[in-house]
Amino acid sequence: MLLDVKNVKKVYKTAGNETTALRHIDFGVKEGEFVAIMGESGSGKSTLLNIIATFDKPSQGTVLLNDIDTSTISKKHVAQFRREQLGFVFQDFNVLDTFSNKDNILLPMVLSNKSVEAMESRLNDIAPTLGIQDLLNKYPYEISGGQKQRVAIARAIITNPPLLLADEPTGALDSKSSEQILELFRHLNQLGRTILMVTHSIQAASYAGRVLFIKDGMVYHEIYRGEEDNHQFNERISQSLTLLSERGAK
Ligand SMILES: Nc1ncnc2c1ncn2[C@@H]1O[C@H](COP(=O)(O)OP(=O)(O)OP(=O)(O)O)[C@@H](O)[C@H]1O
Repeated sequence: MLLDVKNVKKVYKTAGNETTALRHIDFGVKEGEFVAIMGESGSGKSTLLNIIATFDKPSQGTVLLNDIDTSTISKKHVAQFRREQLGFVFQDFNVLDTFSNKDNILLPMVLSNKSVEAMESRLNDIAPTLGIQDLLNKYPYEISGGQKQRVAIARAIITNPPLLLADEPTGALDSKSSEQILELFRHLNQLGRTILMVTHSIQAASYAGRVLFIKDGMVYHEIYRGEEDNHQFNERISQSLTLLSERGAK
C-alpha cells in the first residue's frame, strides 16, 4: 500500500470548544490508483487532506506513506519529505506571479539543490505531456486559469513524487478547462501516477477509478469504476450521494 490511513481521528480544540472533524478514517491507496474523496461541506475532507499532506497531525491514528509514519518526521525534515514524496495541486493554483511559469515549475527542484541540467531534462520530459511548452517563458498573470493549473500540475510532479494530492483542482475553472484538466489527471494516472483528489464535483470524481464518500468524519461508502465509462460512473456517484443524504436525513 502506498498510502495507509489507519484509524485517524482529529479533534480541533479551541477555547473551551471541541470539534471532532474526523471520527475514524481508515483507507489505503495503492500505487497507480486514482482515488476521489467526496463529502459535503464540513465533512472533514480538507482536514483529512491536510493530515495526509503533513500540514497537520492527527489526534489519534497513523498515516503511512511508503511505510513511513508521517508523524515521526522531524520539523527539520518535513519540507524535504513533502518535496520528495508529495505533489500538491490546489483549487486556486498557488503559483507565484513574480516568477515565470518555468521558474514556478522548477522551484521544488531549486529548493532540493538539483543541478540546472537535471532540472532542464526533467522539464523537457514533462512539458509535452502537460502541453505547456509555449507557456514556460510567460508569467502566470499572462495565462488562463486552465493553463495556470497545468503549470501547477507541472510543479507538483517535477520532483516525481509517488503521490499527487489535489484539493478541488477544478473548483476555479470553467467547464471546458475543468474537463481538460481532468483528462490530464486521467492521462497522468494512465502513465502510472497515483492521485488522491478531494472534490465536491461529481464530474471530477467520475474521472477517478474509485470514490470514497466521507460523512461525519468517517468513510461511509466507496465505489469502484470497474468497466464503466465516465457517464455510467457519474450516474452511480450521483446515486450514492442521494442515498447518503437520504440516510443522513432519517
Ligand atoms: N482549524 C480548525 N479549528 C477548529 N475547527 C475546525 C478547523 N478546521 C476545520 N474545523 C471544523 O472541522 C470540521 C471539518 O472541516 P473541514 O474543513 O475538514 O471540512 P470539508 O469537508 O473540507 O469542508 P469544505 O468542503 O467546506 O471545505 C468542520 O466542522 C469545521 O468547522
